[in-house]
Amino acid sequence: MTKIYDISQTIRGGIPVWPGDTPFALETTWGIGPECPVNVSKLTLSTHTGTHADAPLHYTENGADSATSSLSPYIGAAILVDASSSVSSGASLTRSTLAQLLPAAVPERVLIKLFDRNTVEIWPTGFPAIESDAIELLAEKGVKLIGTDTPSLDPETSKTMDAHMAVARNNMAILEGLVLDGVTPGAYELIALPLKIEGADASPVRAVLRDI
Ligand SMILES: N[C@@H](CC(=O)c1ccccc1NC=O)C(=O)O
Ligand SMILES: [Zn+2]
Ligand SMILES: [Zn+2]
Repeated sequence: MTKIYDISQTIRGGIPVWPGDTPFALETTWGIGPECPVNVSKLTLSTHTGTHADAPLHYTENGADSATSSLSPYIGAAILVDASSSVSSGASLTRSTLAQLLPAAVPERVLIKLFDRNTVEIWPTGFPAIESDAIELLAEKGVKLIGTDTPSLDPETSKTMDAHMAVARNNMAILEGLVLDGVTPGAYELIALPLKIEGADASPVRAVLRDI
C-alpha cells in the first residue's frame, strides 16, 4: 500500500480561526436513545477553517465558487519545498529565495513550508507570507496550485492581497493551513478536494500526500 501523509489540521472545538471569524462548533441535533436510532449533528464553521481551499470568489468579485471551480489543480503531481529557514516571522518569501529552492523541473502543484513547526493550537499572529513576484515565478513555470502552511498567502494585515491577486491573474488555485511538519521535502501526489458547496468562497479540505 502507498503511504498516505495526512497534511490536514484536525477540525475541532477551539481550532484557531482568523481574528473575528466564526468559531467552529459541532452540536448534537439528535442523539441515540429509546426514541432515536441515530446520532446526527450540525456544523457551524467559517469557510476558511483549518486546512482549506480558497475559491476565486474569495478574492474576486464574480469569481467561481467552491462548487464550480475546476478540480484538476487539487489532484496530481506536487512538490513540497521547505522555505522555513529562508523566511522570518513577519517577513515574506521573495521571488529570488523561492527560485533558489525550486528544482529545474517543477510540477503543477507546489506546497511551500513557511513554518518551522505549524503550531496549530494557537493563532500564528505575524505569520510569514509570500510575495506576489514569487507567485508570478511559479505561474511562469506552469504551476496551477500553490499551497502553504500559513493561514493566508498574504500578511494578516494586508488590505491589497497582492499574492492572492497574482494567483487570480494566473488562474491558479490556493490551499492554506496545511500541516507540513514531519514530511520530507520532495515529490509527491497531492489530493485535496474542496467540498461542492454552492456560493462558498472557500472550503475545508482533507489534504493528503502520497509517495510517487
Ligand atoms: N486572506 C485569508 C482570509 C481572510 O482574509 C479572512 C478570513 C476569514 C475572515 C476574515 C478574513 N479577512 C478579513 O479581512 C485567506 O485567504 O484565507
Ligand atoms: Zn483562505
Ligand atoms: Zn487565501
